[in-house]
Amino acid sequence: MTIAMRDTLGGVRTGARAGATRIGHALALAWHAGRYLILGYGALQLVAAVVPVAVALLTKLALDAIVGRSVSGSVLAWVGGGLLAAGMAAAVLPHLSGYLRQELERRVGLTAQDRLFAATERLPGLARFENPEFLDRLTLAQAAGGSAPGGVVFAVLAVCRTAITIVGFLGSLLVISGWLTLAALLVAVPALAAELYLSRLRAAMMWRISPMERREIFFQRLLSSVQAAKELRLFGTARHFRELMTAQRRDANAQRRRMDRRDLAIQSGLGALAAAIAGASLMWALFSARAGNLTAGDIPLLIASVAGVQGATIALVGEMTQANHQLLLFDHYLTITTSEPDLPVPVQPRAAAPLRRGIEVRGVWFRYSPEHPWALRDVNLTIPYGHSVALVGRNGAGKSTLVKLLCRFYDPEHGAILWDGVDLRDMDPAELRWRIGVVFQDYMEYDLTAADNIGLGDVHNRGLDRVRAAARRAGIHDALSALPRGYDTLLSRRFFAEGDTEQDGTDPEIGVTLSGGQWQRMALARAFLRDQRDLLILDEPSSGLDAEAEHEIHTRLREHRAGGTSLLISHRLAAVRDADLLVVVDNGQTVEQGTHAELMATGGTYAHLFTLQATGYQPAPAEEVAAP
Ligand SMILES: Nc1ncnc2c1ncn2[C@@H]1O[C@H](COP(=O)(O)OP(=O)(O)OP(=O)(O)O)[C@@H](O)[C@H]1O
Repeated sequence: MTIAMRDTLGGVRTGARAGATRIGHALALAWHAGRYLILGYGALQLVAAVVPVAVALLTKLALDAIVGRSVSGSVLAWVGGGLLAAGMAAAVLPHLSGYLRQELERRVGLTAQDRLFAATERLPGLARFENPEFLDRLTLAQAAGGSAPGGVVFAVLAVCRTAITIVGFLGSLLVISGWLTLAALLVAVPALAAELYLSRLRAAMMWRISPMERREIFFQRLLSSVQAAKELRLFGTARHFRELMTAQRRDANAQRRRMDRRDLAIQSGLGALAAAIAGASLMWALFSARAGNLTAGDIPLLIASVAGVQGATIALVGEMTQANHQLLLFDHYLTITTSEPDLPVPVQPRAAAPLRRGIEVRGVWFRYSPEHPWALRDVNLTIPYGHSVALVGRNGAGKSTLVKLLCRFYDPEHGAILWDGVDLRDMDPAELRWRIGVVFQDYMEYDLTAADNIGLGDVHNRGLDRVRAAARRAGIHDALSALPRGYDTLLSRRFFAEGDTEQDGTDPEIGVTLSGGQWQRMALARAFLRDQRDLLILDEPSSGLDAEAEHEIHTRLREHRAGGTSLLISHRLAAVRDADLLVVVDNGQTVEQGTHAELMATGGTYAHLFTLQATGYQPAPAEEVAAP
């Protein structure tokens, strides 16, 4: 699976065909976001491309008419009118194009960002989010803020505009002299060839430095994250990470500098050649005019054309550089938005019907990638409908991995998991997950209000009464009611609640943070909001709670879930001893199964762990003696 993924993600696709495909995608996206804006902007670019050429030609006509006195007044008036129109267009066009461009950028950016995150949302599994290259590309695509597709379109249009201007000026030169046209081409062609060469080098350089940029972003985030702030201060590691961040930037800058120097040498050499050819052309024109081979109007046309070709070639080179850069950013965007799902989703999935018989884990083998060791090895287990099953075992035994497979975040490499006899792989993952409520070990703490934090458990049915009832069951209602704004209090110190401005007289510092145990209760309340679902999974839901609170939570759970199917994981064996079935997982295998009494009677791993914990809660003999 990982190998296949690397194939689809690996490297930046280069070559003309890949470039054309990317441009096609960018144009399609921009077209979708605002076709009339694209058409309007394209038309303005066309006008902008011909205006300089038209001005040069009209100037020639005007001068020839005045000097030769051979043209009627009305023609002269038309020429003057044309020059006026061209001047007006030159004055107004940049502002109009600027406006259209901004509007198009906003729309394309919005569509692109939405598609980017919709693509990540469509990924059914977790594997991509554990793939560093995918994450790096996502970071780079996000960093472009959805602007890359628009950037490609504008750069391509700008390349077209300058190319049209060059062709126009070359055509004007052809009117005067075939040799001069050839000379101008001599400047333009090597400049463009050099730019193509340099852009390939630049693309390779950008790909080389992208890991450095990604690492730099990682250090930047670390240094500004609230989670890391405590350890960074306590261990005094902020400086260490700042130096690492700076080192990444320095290394990347060194590569950029080398590229810039190469650019400088080649571009200035070509610039000097262009200037020499332009000077020689002018000299030739002056002598030709003296000899009577050129008209008075030819001289400004020639100067404008030579300068125009030169200027437009420089602009074209710049636009091509920009286009290449944008294409590179767009490649990251495309890779994310067009990548295959990380788990096969059936075209015609079987319905995830309400659970009636139970869930069967049959001969399941699983590892996170071929490079990782087996996390589950031939696991066999049944979670009967209407019963509670508890998974217990040492750290790293494979309990959470099994939970992730039950939610189909990954597929087993061998074996199958059956929901009432239907393989999870034959179902739509979203439908399956709708039937499950889970509290993960690493649950989320959302920077939202208390009510929203719980309501997210069932976004389509999160009335305040249900939210309060779930909070009561999780034992957090009193704490939430006592908050400054009750359930509407923002559980964050990072964002202010909407409308919390000093102007409206409220305190912008109204957000609060909860304790670790309180956050855990919030996660439980969130799961309780969907506890009428077919399967409730609690993966160490109460590790942050004191023993009494944990006992209370499990007792309430049993009362409310009577007749429901649950899978519980806890390291505190006393909390799950009343489960209908206890399953001991060790080193990726199920090693014991039975009720508490049965497992205690066999004297195996469970009995050993339970006795060890129970002994920990017994008062020591000395304490017993000392007690009054
Ligand atoms: N995303 C992952 N990528 C690679 N290996 C992983 C990943 N998650 C877990 N593992 C490995 O799989 C094995 C089982 O981990 P798992 O989290 O399932 O154990 P656990 O029984 O839930 O442990 P604990 O009681 O500490 O929560 C461990 O060796 C762990 O290192």
